[in-house]
Amino acid sequence: MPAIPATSVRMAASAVDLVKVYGSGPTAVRALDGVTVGFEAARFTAIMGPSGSGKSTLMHCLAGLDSVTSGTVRIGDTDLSSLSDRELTRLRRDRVGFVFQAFNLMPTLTAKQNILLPLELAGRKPDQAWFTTLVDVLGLADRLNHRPAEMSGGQQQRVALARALVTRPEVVFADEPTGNLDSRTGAEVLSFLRTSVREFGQTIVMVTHDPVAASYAERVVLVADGKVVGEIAQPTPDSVLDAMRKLGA
Ligand SMILES: Nc1ncnc2c1ncn2[C@@H]1O[C@H](COP(=O)(O)OP(=O)(O)OP(=O)(O)O)[C@@H](O)[C@H]1O
Repeated sequence: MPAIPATSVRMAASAVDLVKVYGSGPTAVRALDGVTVGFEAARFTAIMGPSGSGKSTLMHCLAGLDSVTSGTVRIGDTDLSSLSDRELTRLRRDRVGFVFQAFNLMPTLTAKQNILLPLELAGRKPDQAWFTTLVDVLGLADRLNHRPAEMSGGQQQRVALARALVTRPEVVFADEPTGNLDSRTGAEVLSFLRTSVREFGQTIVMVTHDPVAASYAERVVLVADGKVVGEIAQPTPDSVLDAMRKLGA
C-alpha cells in the first residue's frame, strides 16, 4: 500500500488567490487582495483582524454566500465556480452550516422546528440519535417546544448551533457567534463549538473580534488589509491580543 504523505491533510474549505472587489471605478473597494488559505477538516479555526480587514467577506466567499472577483474557493474538493446557482444553493444547504451573531431563528417556529428546518428544506429525515445528542449536549431538552421569544439569548444561540449541526455539515461558518452574548453564556457556546470539533469531528471556521473567543480555537488566521498576514497555533488570549496589537487593531 502506498504511504500517505505526512502533508496530505484534508481541507474542508480553501481559497487560492482570492480577490473580492466591491463596486467599480474610483470608489471600488478591494476587500480581499489575493488570499490563499486552507481550513483543515475536524479543526476549529478563528479568523481575526482589524475592523474592515476583510474577515466577513472572506467567510462569505468561502461559504458561497458572496461571489468572488477572481481566484478559487473550494468546499472539500468542490470548486464553487463550477456550480450553477441551483447547485450552489444545494451545497450551502447540504454541506455547510451557519451561525450568526443575530441568531436568525424563525420566530413562529418552536426550538425543535427551528433545529429540524434545514433537514425539512432538504427533504431529509432526521437522524434521531444525532438530534438527541445535540439537544442533550446543548441542554435544550426542556426548551424544545418554546419559541425564540420565550428563550434567553444563550438558549437561542444554542438552538442556532443545533440547527447548524443537525445536517452534519462538512464545515460550520460562525460569524461573531458570541457577539450578542454575555461572557458566561458566550463561554458556554464556545465550549460547545470546541466539543463539537473534539468529540464529533466537526469543522468550525469562526470570525471573532474577541481574543478570549479566539483562544478556544486551535488556530487563528490573521487578516489585515484583505490579506492573510499570519497565523497563531494553539492561541491563548494573550498571544492573540499581542498579535492584534501588532496589527494596530
Ligand atoms: N457590500 C459591500 N459593498 C461595498 N463595500 C463593502 C461591502 N461589504 C464590505 N465592504 C468593504 O470591504 C471591506 C472589508 O469588509 P468586511 O466586512 O469583510 O471586514 P471585516 O474585517 O469583517 O470588518 P468588521 O470587523 O468591522 O466586521 C471594508 O472596507 C468594507 O467597507
